[in-house]
Amino acid sequence: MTTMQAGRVAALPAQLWRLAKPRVVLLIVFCAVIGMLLATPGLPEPGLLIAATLGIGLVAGAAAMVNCLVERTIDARMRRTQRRATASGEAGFALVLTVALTAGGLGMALLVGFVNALTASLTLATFVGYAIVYTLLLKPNTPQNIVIGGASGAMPPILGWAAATGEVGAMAMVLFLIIYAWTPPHFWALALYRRDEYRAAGLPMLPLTHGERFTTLSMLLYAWLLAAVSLLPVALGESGALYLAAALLLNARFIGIARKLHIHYADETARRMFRQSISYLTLMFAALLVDHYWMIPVS
Ligand code: HEM
Ligand SMILES: CC(C)=CCC/C(C)=C/CC/C(C)=C/COP(=O)(O)OP(=O)(O)O
Repeated sequence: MTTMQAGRVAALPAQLWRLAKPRVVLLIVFCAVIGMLLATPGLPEPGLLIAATLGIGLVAGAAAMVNCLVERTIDARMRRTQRRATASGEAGFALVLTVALTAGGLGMALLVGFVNALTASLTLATFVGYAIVYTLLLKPNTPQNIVIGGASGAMPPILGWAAATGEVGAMAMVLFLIIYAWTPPHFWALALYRRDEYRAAGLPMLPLTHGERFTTLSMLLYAWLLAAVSLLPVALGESGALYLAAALLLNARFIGIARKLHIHYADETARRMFRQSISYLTLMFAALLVDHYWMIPVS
């Protein structure tokens, strides 16, 4: 083996890790774990918690890797994604597929063996929804790609809930709706400031097919919809004053930046909104959790 070949092999683990989109998967797993904790009156059994967390995380990482494989030629045309080892050709198709199927298979085995059949089948459906339906069918063909495909991304709390209880409760569906309504502003913010890259890749993202004004207006409407659905946990009597305070603050901030973007578009504002979308979701779910253990009823 030459020094260069040895260097390439040494770089592989880190490259494969990046293909699994670890930061996205971390937030997905965070939402799933919170789904699990909210579904349980006390604390879930540690073995179940570990198996479900690892299982969902491994299948989500596998889905991200399959997405990178399917999109390797598109990724090569976009600045943000061209360094992915699948796009640059540094990691071969067969190798990445083998790692993805092994990780995904291991995750499914954990869910089937130590969690329950409902969680396993919903997680598999989520995998297919993202890696196949969204990536292969929706993304290249319709500007509503992420609105429809967002249903996969919104599944984590339902998966966590199903893991803890063997069923899907009303509150699990509310948590699904929160992520579902959050996804369009999350993604379109990025699609706006990176629209040139999406144009170069030939993808029909909303800012390209319907323009900047229509996209920012849609984002503003989704931000309002998100604010409305995020009040449902309080309306259902499942969350209290701590969550309500956090939700009011975070939604005001999110609607505020969506308004600003619509009134006066700037790439920098879109970039800030994208970053804010991630802290929004993280903090909302953290607030749900804190509120679950220290609930102050809203009288
Ligand atoms: C169909 C639905 C979704 C689409 C199209 C989408 C799109 C994207 C894109 C393109 C990025 C890359 C940003 C970059 O590389 O600079 C990104 C980043 C991110 N997304 Fe999403 N996303 C979706 C759903 C989700 C969901 C459900 C979550 C978590 C619950 C999530 C969490 C994140 C996080 C944490 C990042 C930041 C990653 C980083 O900093 O490396 N996304 N999203
Ligand atoms: C089993 C399970 C829980 C699966 C979860 C599904 C999953 C990984 C959803 C995340 C959504 C995501 C990373 C979208 C990125 O968009 P993109 O693929 O268009 O972005 P890209 O341009 O960076 O590839």
